[in-house]
Amino acid sequence: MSTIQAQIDEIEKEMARTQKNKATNYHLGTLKAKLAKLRSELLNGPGGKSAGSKDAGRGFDVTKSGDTRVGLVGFPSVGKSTLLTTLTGTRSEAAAYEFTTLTCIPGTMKYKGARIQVLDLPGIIEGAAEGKGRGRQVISTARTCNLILVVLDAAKPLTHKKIIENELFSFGIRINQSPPNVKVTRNEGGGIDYQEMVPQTKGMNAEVCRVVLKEFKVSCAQIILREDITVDQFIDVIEGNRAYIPVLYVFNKIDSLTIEELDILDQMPNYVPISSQHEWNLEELMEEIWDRCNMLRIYTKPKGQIPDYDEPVILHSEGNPTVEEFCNRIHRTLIDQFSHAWVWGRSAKHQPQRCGKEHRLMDEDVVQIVKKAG
Ligand SMILES: Nc1nc2c(ncn2[C@@H]2O[C@H](COP(=O)(O)OP(=O)(O)OP(=O)(O)O)[C@@H](O)[C@H]2O)c(=O)[nH]1
Ligand SMILES: [K+]
Ligand SMILES: [Mg+2]
Repeated sequence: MSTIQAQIDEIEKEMARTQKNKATNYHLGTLKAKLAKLRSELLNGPGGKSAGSKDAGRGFDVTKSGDTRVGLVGFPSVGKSTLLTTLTGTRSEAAAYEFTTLTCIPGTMKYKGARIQVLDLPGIIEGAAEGKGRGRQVISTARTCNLILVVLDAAKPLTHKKIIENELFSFGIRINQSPPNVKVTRNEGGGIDYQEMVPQTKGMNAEVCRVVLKEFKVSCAQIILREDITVDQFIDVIEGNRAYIPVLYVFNKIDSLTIEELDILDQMPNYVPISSQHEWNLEELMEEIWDRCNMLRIYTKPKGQIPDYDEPVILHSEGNPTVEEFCNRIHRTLIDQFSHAWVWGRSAKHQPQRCGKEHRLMDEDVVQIVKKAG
């Protein structure tokens, strides 16, 4: 039998030969599903657990701390360690030779009252996900981050960018995408029930759904598409275990560029030009990191005192947290004594508003908890 890589090459060739049209859509769907399965076998061995599962490759053993975790990923010698030292004050050795850093070095950056854990990581190169160098360990660790900073040398950013994106992709990381809005319910019987809540314009239909599910040996399931998605996104949902993580591109060493060169880079989305060495533009970098970490600052106000603006309680902002979540963050049993809360700020209809525990908070609200009498 040919090697997995040879089978992958074969399928990729066949996909390239296959013209894209309605008639070949099902065939392409099958090929894509086969490809996804082979890729995860390549990463995890035959019968493979999907990329990123616990045994698929272990990350560095660094305890999570702080309010969120940001990882530095990039080619060797792009300046990751220099950046860690500049951002967090934790010294990570930096030098002009490649692979100076051989393990994961954590540091903490304080910004707007939040404690952001930053991880310096060894450099990665092409083939990292398949096990070149410490690549798998690096990318497994990147999977545990809330935000990945892809650090690039401003002098050769675009070729490196593509390679790193591919490595992250083949490890099941989907960057700057949200999880597709698809509901999958696996059933004991009843075949495939396929429903589109919105018109599908990117290749999905009942037949493609069926061939993909067949490849993954799913014969009975209800599938509801609530968003216009591609076949690849559908395969992601069925294979599972994808990590959807925001990425910010950091172009380091801009001190070595001309203004004209810098202007060309300026067109890219999600990117920040910096010089770690000269500490140029770090304020913007921190602001961009903050924007992607989805955190809220809630200030506490003890009765009769002014709010404590230096030490906000940091909450994750997805779906806007409730007053109850705020209480739980302060103390496990606080909610048992909760009577009501006074809330000032953007979430309040008047200043202050008397709120129950279901009230949803917004960034920079001020909250005073009133306990039950007795
Ligand atoms: N000109 C310039 N050089 C920089 C800058 N940042 C880092 N360097 C230099 O680039 C070299 C590599 O820096 P490191 O911080 O070791 O890079 P790294 O990405 O951690 O490297 P590995 O750990 O080997 O992957 C060192 O000689 C740094 O002094 C910068 O902003 N401008
Ligand atoms: K280096
Ligand atoms: Mg380093």
